Amino acid sequence: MSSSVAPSSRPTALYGGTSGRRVTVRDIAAAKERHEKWPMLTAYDALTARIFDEAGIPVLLVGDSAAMVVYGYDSTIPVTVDDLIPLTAAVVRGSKRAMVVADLPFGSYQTGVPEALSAATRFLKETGAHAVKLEGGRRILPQVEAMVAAGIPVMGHLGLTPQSVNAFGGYRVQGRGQDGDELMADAKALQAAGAFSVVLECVPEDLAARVTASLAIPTIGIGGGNQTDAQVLVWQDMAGLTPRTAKFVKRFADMNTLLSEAARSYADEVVSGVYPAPEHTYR
Ligand SMILES: Nc1nc(=O)c2c([nH]1)NC[C@@H]1CN(c3ccc(C(=O)N[C@@H](CCC(=O)O)C(=O)O)cc3)CN21
Ligand SMILES: CC(C)C(=O)C(=O)O
Ligand SMILES: [Mg+2]
Repeated sequence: MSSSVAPSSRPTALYGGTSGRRVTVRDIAAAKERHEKWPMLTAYDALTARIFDEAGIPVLLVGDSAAMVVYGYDSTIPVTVDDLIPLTAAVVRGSKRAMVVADLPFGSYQTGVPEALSAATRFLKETGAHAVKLEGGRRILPQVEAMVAAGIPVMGHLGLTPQSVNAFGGYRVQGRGQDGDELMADAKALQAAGAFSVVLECVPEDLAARVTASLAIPTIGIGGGNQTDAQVLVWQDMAGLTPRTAKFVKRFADMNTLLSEAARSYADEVVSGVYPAPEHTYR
């Protein structure tokens, strides 16, 4: 570990307590026992991974949302393991203390246990990621059990699972009414299969609160209200870079305006000859 990295001025307790080493699944389990809330962000490159790591974000997710925010597709369906591996490796290289979770893309684990194991092992071997995430409940339990048996930490993902957008008919709130009981059963099954945490996306807050209270493993909310153990956002949503976002997003900065104004100023100064100035010029 490098001592040149300034620690966050106000690290999360989870992150601050790991004294320079990577956050582990045991740290995350301990945080739930201490009733500590913690933040997760997505990251897709080394520079942002370093910024979030140094800001005290204890867990970084290389989301298959890269399909949309990096690759420009209109859903997460097209992105592949080969697309995500270089991004995941960059996030591992850019971070020092965060646990890095690799999101398994559509098609890499639904087809069976051997396929799921080979996708997950590729991420751990070729990128240095510390855990994997996959979408679904009881239907993918054999895959979760096989990964856990192989020593791969697994993060579950229930509710609005975007890889099922075609089955849902759009990005809609999940788990209302009777569906909530099914989601609860899926969450308990994932925990029993050995998952170390579970993302709850776009579900009513009372359901997210009940699941959080019923599980020993932490829940990570995104559009699940304030009662989950952790929260996650796509970083470009959090930073106000994406133009349109879901209701659950809070924009903590306006990077869209900031970056747009920077690009316009740069363009103006090149056109007018103001940039580069003498101080940017070799002699
Ligand atoms: N930039 C980005 N942020 C995300 O959070 C995200 C992605 N991309 N890509 C993959 C999925 C897709 N996600 C989405 C996309 C849209 C809504 C959305 O518009 N939801 C409606 C809910 C409508 C209802 O009431 O059922 C909303 O108005 O918030 C939610 C999650 C979350 N994920
Ligand atoms: C939003 C999170 C949970 C995700 O799965 C992703 O970014 O792909
Ligand atoms: Mg995802």
